[in-house]
Amino acid sequence: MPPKRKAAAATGSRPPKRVASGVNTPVSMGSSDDEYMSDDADNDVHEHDYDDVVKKFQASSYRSKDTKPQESDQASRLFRNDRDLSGLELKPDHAVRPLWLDPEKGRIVVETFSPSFKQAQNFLINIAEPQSRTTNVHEYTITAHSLFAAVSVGLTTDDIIRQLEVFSKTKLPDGLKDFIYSATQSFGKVRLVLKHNRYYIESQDASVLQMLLRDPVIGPARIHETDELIQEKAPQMGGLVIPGTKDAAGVKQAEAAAARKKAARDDDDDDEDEDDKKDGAEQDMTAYLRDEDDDDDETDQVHSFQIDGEKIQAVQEQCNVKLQLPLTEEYDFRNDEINANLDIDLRPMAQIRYYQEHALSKMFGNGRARSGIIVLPCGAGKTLVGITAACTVKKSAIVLCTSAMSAYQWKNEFLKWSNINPDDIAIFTSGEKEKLNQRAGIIVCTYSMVTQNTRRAHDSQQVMDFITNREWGLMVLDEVHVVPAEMFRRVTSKIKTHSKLGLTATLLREDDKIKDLNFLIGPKLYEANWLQLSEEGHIARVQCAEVWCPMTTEFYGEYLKARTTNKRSLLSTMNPRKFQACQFLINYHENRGDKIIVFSDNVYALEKYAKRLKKPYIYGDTPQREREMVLQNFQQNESVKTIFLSKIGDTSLDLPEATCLIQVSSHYGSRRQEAQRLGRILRAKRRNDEGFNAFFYSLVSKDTNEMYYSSKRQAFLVDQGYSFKVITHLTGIDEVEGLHFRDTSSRMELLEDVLMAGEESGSVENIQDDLFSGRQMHKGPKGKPGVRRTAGALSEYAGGKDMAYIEYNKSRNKELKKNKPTSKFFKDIQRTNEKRKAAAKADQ
Ligand SMILES: Nc1ncnc2c1ncn2[C@@H]1O[C@H](COP(=O)(O)OP(=O)(O)OP(=O)(O)O)[C@@H](O)[C@H]1O
Repeated sequence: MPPKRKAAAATGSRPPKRVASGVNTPVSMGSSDDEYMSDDADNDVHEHDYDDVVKKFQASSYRSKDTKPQESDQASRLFRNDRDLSGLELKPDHAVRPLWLDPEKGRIVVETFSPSFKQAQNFLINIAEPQSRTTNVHEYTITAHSLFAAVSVGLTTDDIIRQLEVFSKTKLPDGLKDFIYSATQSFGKVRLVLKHNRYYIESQDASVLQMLLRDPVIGPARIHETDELIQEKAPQMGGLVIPGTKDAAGVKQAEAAAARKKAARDDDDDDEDEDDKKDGAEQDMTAYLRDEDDDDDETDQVHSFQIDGEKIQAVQEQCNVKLQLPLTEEYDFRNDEINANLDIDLRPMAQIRYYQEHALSKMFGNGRARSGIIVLPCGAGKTLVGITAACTVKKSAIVLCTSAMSAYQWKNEFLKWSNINPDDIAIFTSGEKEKLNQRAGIIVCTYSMVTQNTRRAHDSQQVMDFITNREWGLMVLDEVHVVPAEMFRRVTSKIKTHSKLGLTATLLREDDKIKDLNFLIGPKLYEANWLQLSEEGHIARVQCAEVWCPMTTEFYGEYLKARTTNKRSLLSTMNPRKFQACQFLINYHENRGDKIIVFSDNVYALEKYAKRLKKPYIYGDTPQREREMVLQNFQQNESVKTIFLSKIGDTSLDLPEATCLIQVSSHYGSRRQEAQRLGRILRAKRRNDEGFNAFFYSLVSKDTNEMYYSSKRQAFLVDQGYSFKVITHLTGIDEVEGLHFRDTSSRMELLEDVLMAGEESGSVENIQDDLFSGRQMHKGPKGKPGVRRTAGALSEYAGGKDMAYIEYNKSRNKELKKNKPTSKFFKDIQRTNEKRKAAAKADQ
């Protein structure tokens, strides 16, 4: 084993020379404040060797050696003298460069209004973790993880440093350079490649392979055809066409049109006329970046040696754990002659969007299938990305989902978007055990079904044997952020697959094992920007509001006396004022033509609300046929405008008719759940109607724990650029016809009911075959600032703020024009809308 070297950034030494003469230990830079660390710590996942490697990564944010210890109070660090960065020397042409680099923390702040913002963003998404992406400013952090991902998709150390230098307003700090050198020399250098059905260890750097061959475990695993390393041309995309991209011109035009609307961001460097107008510095940068692109086409050499397929696990373990040199995995599927081809292609009408294409090109960039994770906002089309990947690889594929409902949806989407023969796709869940007879096919199953440890029924065991006894070309892992790491380990050790594609919307995990994903699946390949997709119309624009509902005196009295969390939670969910707010909002939105989903994690509340309001509802125990019937009616029947869903509807449910979402009870402080619920309306069919907005309401009982959890839940969405308004009074609520719980006796009756309900009535639903069940509450990330709310001074909301809507739908606008909005919230929306319309007109 080569001698360990301290991280250069920690020692302050000069950057090491780029000629790798061995393997460096990964950088470990003190405790991490990684915002993507999970909220929950509820999965008992221990004991695995990977943890050692993961620990190295966990502390992987860059920290300068000069970083001073934190002050004991929260505010003084903001005023410390050494936080005054005004001494940093700006480059003379800093105005055209978009990046501010924090020399202490590896944080990067990007100006979205900069002319070269787009290129900077494309670059940063490869090398850094996005932390917050609001309208004018984005924030990223460089970590060893993000650099691992960068190197895995083909960027070199020099590429990273050179491009950072180009985009930065100041000179690149030496400490940061050292950190990049150290991290990139340790990770992402060696690949495990399956080609022509043989396994190879491959690297651009021959000396790393020589070092591996001297290792007592890896050396003997080599198949000795020759003592020399195999040397060949680096793999290229070479003729591989990702389906759905051939005729992507229309999509690109739409993208370009949307981009034009954003005056501050629409500088397109490909536009020659524009180049003429740019000053010298900007032209230099553009020319430089073009040269960089051209360089990408140069063909490099790779070196490799073959290893024994039987010894793969030992080699992987040795590389990942002992040598801390994680292997990234690539599958040369075009040369796989052993596994049967699957007859599958995208239907001609399927055209993938530009960001789906970007994501897939990271996966298939060198003509092979690179294992890794793709992060797209909820509703942005992860399913189609997975399907397109399967259509590209054209080998047997296995899709793992978090619930049976989602498995059905995946199967239906495969049938909708691809020409797969319905006999070649099967479902394997607790309720459905379809078999595949063909040599190649697709199986969609739940994580719980394949990882179950208990004795299986005969039919279930048969399917399981079928799954474990064959090789799969592709494994699609849906919602990777919620699956416990231990489950992944079981999945990946049981099922033999050549490539893995993880899909997720948030990268917020339920445990602290987000870092495991790098090793169990692969690096993050792509992460899209929510706000940008929303501005471009790929996902809906949403107005988010938190509605504060005062507790009635009698409920609050019992709330204060309640001894258990479950009881308190039930009392705050069943608060009659919250019920009334829900009734009011349903009435209001039904009248304006919206289709509404009301979410409640608590089944007791779900039934009470839905039955009293005479609305259909679905929860875990609702039979499949009934679920389908309710969902079908919601989509097709004009008279079914509102449905109630338990948390089974949090993910995957594709109901593009839904335009309004009301949340009455939620899962503590789960940022992940909040984002996924929002996802139900981001896909709204009407999203491109002129001035359309979807609405997301969180009903919160005032002065209860719900308020605390609500702000925690919003943190992720706020970082994606969403703002939550607070509504303290719903004007007109008292005039609602048939308003429930108006009189004390009905409220007392409800209270009695709630008090009589068993303790378990206050708990969240537990669903069979669903991974979201049985979790505990979220804890906020350490040191994370509270959620920003855009509410003005409290006085503004302390009464008199009413609620009136501006209608965005064209036909309804006329009716509502008579009713001018009076609240600041809706006035703001109206103003923004008018601006948008004016901009659109100006564009035409
Ligand atoms: N390229 C495309 N062209 C047309 N429609 C698309 C495209 N990509 C996705 N869609 C549609 O967008 C909607 C959302 O897609 P999908 O269900 O895959 O989202 P998702 O990213 O998986 O969301 P979630 O995380 O909420 O499950 C679907 O109705 C899907 O058909």
